[in-house]
Amino acid sequence: MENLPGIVVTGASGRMGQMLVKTITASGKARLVGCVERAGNPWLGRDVGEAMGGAALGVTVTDDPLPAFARAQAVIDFTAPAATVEFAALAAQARAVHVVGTTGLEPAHHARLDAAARHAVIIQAGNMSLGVNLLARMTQKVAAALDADWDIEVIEAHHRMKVDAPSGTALMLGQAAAEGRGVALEAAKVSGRDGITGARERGSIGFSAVRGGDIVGEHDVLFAGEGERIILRHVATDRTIFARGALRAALWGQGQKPGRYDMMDVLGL
Ligand SMILES: NC(=O)C1=CN([C@@H]2O[C@H](COP(=O)(O)OP(=O)(O)OC[C@H]3O[C@@H](n4cnc5c(N)ncnc54)[C@H](O)[C@@H]3O)[C@@H](O)[C@H]2O)C=CC1
Ligand SMILES: O=C(O)C1=N[C@H](C(=O)O)C[C@H](O)C1
Repeated sequence: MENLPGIVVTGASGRMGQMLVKTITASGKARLVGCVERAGNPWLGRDVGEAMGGAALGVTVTDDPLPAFARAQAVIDFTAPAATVEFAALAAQARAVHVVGTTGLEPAHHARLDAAARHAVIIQAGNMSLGVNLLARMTQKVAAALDADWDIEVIEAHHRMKVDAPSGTALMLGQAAAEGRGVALEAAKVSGRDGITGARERGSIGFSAVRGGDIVGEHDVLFAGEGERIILRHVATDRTIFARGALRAALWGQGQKPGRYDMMDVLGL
């Protein structure tokens, strides 16, 4: 057990944080060596297992990331963009692999990740599941096979607590479609139509977001042509798929050269 890679989970009390704690401790492939939360979080100072309502795991939740990262071989981070860029610098300082699941990252956040990745391995993806990464590859291939007579729309649905839109997954799928079609997503992207929008612009890639209840995550890529439609769909019913993917990334990252990677690299897709 002592030889297994040590992992710190940031945002440990969150939906994904708790799923990661369960997945890591049950895996037999890694050790949970730290849990980080933000200042003021009620779990601070408590054993994470007990805070989750179970047996003690011997890991106390802290708001001081660097000493925790220094004990770890990897940090798995599903928090918020402002926190993630701070964690990237600290993980690089500690030479720990940083697995980033956080979505809603803007170009300025990516620039900070790029800077940290000069010294450390960073694996970042808007969706860590095998199914969605396969869907992205399929989207790229279908988009490459069809011309702009086929309208591309990405439709996503998530739980009522989600704070960013379009989802990180929707943007991944839109990026895959744009790459397949040989266009820049920034130029083709149309998001959140409302009012007298005019007719659809040929070649645009549309995004629509639904928010409600406890939907874990659903994504359709619609290719709408004259007289026919193709719909590629992924439905997540359990957050374990993201946690398993993130753990796989943390293990894969051990021994890789410093740099930016994604789940396609991890999964070899
Ligand atoms: N890439 C993927 O496969 C997936 C990505 N996500 C993304 O992960 C992120 C988190 O999602 P959820 O767990 O549903 O959200 P959540 O709101 O349940 O959890 C976020 C946690 O991060 C903590 N946090 C925020 N700032 C912090 C800081 N400065 N230091 C320490 N902890 C901090 C919060 O206190 C909270 O406990 C979102 O961006 C979401 O879109 C979610 C699922 C899958
Ligand atoms: O916030 C979520 O819950 C999810 N976020 C990711 C996203 O933005 O795509 C991944 C998954 O769909 C769940």
